[in-house]
Amino acid sequence: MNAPGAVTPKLRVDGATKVYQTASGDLLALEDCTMAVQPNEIVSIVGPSGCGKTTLLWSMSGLHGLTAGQVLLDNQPITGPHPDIGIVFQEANLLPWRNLEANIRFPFEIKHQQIDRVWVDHLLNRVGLEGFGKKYPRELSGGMQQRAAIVRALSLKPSVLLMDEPFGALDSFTREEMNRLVEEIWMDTHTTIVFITHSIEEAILLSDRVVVLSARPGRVARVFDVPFERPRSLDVMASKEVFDLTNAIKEEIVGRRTGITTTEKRQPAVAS
Ligand SMILES: Nc1ncnc2c1ncn2[C@@H]1O[C@H](COP(=O)(O)OP(=O)(O)OP(=O)(O)O)[C@@H](O)[C@H]1O
Repeated sequence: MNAPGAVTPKLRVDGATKVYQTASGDLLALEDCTMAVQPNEIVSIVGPSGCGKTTLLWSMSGLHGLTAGQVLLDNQPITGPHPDIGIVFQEANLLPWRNLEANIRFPFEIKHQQIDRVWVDHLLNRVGLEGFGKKYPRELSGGMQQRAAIVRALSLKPSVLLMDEPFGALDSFTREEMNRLVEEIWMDTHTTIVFITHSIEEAILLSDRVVVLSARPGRVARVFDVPFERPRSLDVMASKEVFDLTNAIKEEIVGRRTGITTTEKRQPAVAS
């Protein structure tokens, strides 16, 4: 229950615990993970490799269930894939035998729903893919395929977009372009976005808050506010404030991995 006047979080993760049953026994991927994402926010999730970021995102999407705890969308428990939640993976996952147009039409076909041509054309235009409808995935670059995946995810007008390291496979220049695109799309639609990344710079460029997960089992170790105005210019990204925030997030991740806390690291050496 929220306090009177408080905004209901768009997404709430309450005590999420996930155990995978593996051939070598139970694997605790997430343990008592709790966080909230407010409406219209962009929240990034970072943490050491294998700490449970994808597991957490999949739980938010309803693609898999939790062992304990729950995820709430607009205060309602998520029990399976939800029409109000779009997802973009690291791979664009376009169907190779369908051209771009037919790939984007695909979710509408599954739902037996009329495609919203005006909205889809607007999105294609937004991401610079207008005129590419007849092209097959193999004819598109990695960046273009990811743009198409973003259009496909947004085509059904979800109120939440989950992005699982969507640009990890792209070269750094294309990645930067894609980051700007996400920023622009967000400024256009104000869709609530949860974004997994290994790049702290990417997290800071895009997010209102950065959630750091501890090493496996993933728990929320710390949440950092990112207080910079959007759009975040190159000057802002090169500022001392961003440099300091980057280091603080890095220390949180590395410190937790090595067992050294940020405070311990900052202690000056004491002569005996
Ligand atoms: N389907 C599965 N079955 C068994 N174990 C799994 C499964 N999916 C993930 N795991 C394990 O759960 C842990 C968390 O995995 P997950 O992919 O969520 O972490 P991650 O933080 O996204 O990793 P990365 O940073 O490398 O992408 C890992 O030890 C992984 O091997």
